[in-house]
Amino acid sequence: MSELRGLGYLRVQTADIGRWRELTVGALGFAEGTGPVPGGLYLRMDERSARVIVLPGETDHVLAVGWEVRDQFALAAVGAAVEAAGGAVKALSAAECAERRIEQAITFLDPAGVPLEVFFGPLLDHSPVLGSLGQRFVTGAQGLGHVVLPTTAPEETVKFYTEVLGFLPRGAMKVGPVAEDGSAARIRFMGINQRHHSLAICPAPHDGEPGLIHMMVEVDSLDAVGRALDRIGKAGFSLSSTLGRHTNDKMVSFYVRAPGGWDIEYGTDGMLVDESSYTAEEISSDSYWGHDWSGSEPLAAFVPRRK
Ligand SMILES: Cc1ccc(O)c(O)c1CC[C@@H]1C(=O)CC[C@]2(C)C(=O)CC[C@@H]12
Ligand SMILES: [Fe+2]
Repeated sequence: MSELRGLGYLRVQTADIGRWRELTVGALGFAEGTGPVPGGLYLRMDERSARVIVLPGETDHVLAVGWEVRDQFALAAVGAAVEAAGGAVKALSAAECAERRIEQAITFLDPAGVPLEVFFGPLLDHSPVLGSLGQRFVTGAQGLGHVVLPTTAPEETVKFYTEVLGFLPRGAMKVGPVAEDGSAARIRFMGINQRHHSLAICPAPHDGEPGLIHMMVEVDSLDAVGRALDRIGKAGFSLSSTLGRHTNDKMVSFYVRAPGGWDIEYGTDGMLVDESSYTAEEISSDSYWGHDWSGSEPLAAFVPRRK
């Protein structure tokens, strides 16, 4: 089993904080908190001071994917495992931890070059979380949701997450052409708690910025998903995929394009995995119904980076 307990936080940079606020706070029901970086957007989903941290900058990209561990002992174990695998591990400074409102963290790159932070001891904010859709986000033991990362080195990247960080395989789906001998590239889903996947690794032709394909957050009611859909339409955001139900995690979700060229998946009714009987299966279709991607703008991660 992995020392990692869940997806703890996501830090991203954007050139358009205003539009990010309209999308997340205005349309998707995130509560806006406060934080140390001037002009930063601190998005609350629960008792944590922030789950999604959006910081102003020149370009749009992922700053860090934050994975949570139980305590300092688990943090030391993860650091040792990454170093034993040849990774360069750095401790975050006291100031960096204070900025993140966590007790301690280490940072290193995954094989795709995505900066990871492993942390423990998040500071809680006990003030009420006021989302505007009447919804609650499903977090707790399942973490904040999931991220899907692009990579041009899928084998190496999946090996790192499973063998070094201890993620459990939670099935796959073929993408792209199937060769004559039946071999194919696959999106691989991985989990560290009862959420079906906290991470998926997607073979991508080019890993340009933002280094992220999507982030998924889950709410506790279908009505909130419907209301969010109404609001993103009114606010002029583009739907990357229509509402649908996934075949693997059973989630009913839609995908909306965030400023920066990646998506936020917004869903409800995800399944809980029972590890005493789970086996990794391959799905042959992403959805039972819906999830029409035909109107989607190209993902920035799939477009070669401008020099
Ligand atoms: C297949 C699937 C099951 C559950 C999920 O939470 C989930 O995100 C997915 C994959 C969706 C996937 C994607 O994110 C990038 C664009 C993809 C590859 C498509 O074009 C179809 C499936 C899409
Ligand atoms: Fe997803």
